[in-house]
Amino acid sequence: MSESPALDAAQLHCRSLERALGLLCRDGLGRIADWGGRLAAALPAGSRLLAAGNGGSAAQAQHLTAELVGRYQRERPAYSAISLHAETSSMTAIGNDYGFDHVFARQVSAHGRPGDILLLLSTSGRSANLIAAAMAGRAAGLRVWALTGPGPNPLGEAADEALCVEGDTTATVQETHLVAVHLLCEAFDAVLAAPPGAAAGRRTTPHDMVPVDADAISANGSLL
Ligand SMILES: O=C(CO)[C@@H](O)[C@H](O)[C@H](O)[C@H](O)COP(=O)(O)O
Repeated sequence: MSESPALDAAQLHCRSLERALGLLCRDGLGRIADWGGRLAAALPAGSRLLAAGNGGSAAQAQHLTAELVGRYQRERPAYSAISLHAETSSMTAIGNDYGFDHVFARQVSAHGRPGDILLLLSTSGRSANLIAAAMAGRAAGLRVWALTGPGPNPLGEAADEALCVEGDTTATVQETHLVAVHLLCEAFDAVLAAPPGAAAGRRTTPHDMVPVDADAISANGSLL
């Protein structure tokens, strides 16, 4: 304990974030690279990404869709990616008329097509509107991915696949999710930029996403 409570709080936060990021780099890169490869197959073929979250996770979801519709680092075509929570009139009308638990599910039923991907972000993995969206997505033939805080949790179980981040607090889970979003964009761009034939071999391990050696991570998950 130092003489500065503010410094103590900052150091505690940084240690928590370092641990969460270390665990993501140790355990999460394979799934992120796989998701990036599958997005790189689906979006150029005409499928779309639907994404949603509440609060800070809404911002993370919107960050991802902006990177796909605009661009991440490399110049490339625009791809269809829609953040459902940004549809303010639909959100308020559905919330007002049917209840907040339905705000995403009804939009998934309206916009989702078989082959589309639905990515749901939640720190708790317990938000009823996201769980309802996962169920609507699966019923409509979408592939449903969940990016959550510590697992297991109900959203992860309602999705087809989940990446659960082991953060201690909502804030560090959200910050780690932002890194996961950028890694997903890197995997997506790397697979799209690969020469034909190389793409399949790079689906799970893009050259610029080298898994961290497990020996380089301490027992508490921080990078050594
Ligand atoms: O950003 C924060 C707190 O850091 C909040 O706005 C937070 O996102 C909201 O409480 C959300 O409703 C939490 O939902 P979820 O991540 O558990 O699904």
